[in-house]
Amino acid sequence: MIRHKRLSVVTLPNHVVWFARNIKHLAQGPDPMTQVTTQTPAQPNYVIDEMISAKSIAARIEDLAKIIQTEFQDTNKLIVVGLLRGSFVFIADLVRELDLPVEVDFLEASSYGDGMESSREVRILKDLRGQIEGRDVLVVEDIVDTGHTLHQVIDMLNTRKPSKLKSIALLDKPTRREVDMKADWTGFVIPDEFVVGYGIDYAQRNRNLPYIGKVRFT
Ligand SMILES: O=P(O)(O)OC[C@H]1O[C@H](OP(=O)(O)OP(=O)(O)O)[C@H](O)[C@@H]1O
Ligand code: HPA
Repeated sequence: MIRHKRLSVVTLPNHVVWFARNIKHLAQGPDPMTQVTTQTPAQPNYVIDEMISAKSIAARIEDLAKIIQTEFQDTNKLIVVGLLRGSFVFIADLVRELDLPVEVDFLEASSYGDGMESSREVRILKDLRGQIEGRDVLVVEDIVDTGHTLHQVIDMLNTRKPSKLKSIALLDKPTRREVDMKADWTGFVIPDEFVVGYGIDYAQRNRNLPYIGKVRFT
């Protein structure tokens, strides 16, 4: 009779396995090519004063949705394009008020980084997933300030020959405009205040506020 040798499996604790796998990297120190700076510059102290309540936003979105529905009543599909990241709350509420066949897509454009000043150079960080040639398209923006972002995005999307291209912005700060740009529909015209909330950030914070507030330094 052949006797098979029994294999015995030794289970090492997880931290020992991790240490064994990473010992080479630990000895070498961090790889300079993949090092990420996690330090953020200190933010001055500020408070947020409510400017537009969640209730007012919801009521205005209901009105805007009716206007959009009329404009696109004959569409076989409306491609609703949200400009990330600021429009993610607005687009979520807006599309749920639209009684139309819709497809949702996103484009990530950035020009402010973590500051309060536009770089005036709009970088496309993520393009649309779908094609828009010959389609009905609605671009959804959270705020039009200098106008550079919406202006450059609309120019770029027009080169793709949509059948109809319209834009909507929740907020508009016309006194700050640097280029001739206006969304086809606007939720609220606001004064020259740096605002946050309802998707809009200051240094990536406050996007989760349910209302629009203005930043006041203390
Ligand atoms: O009219 P403008 O002066 O161009 O400013 C408007 C843009 O600025 C903000 O985007 P940001 O670059 O901060 O990126 P975010 O959406 O990821 O916050 C905002 O969300 C608008 O897209
Ligand atoms: O008022 C603002 N707040 C946040 N981000 C912005 N980007 C343009 N204007 C603003």
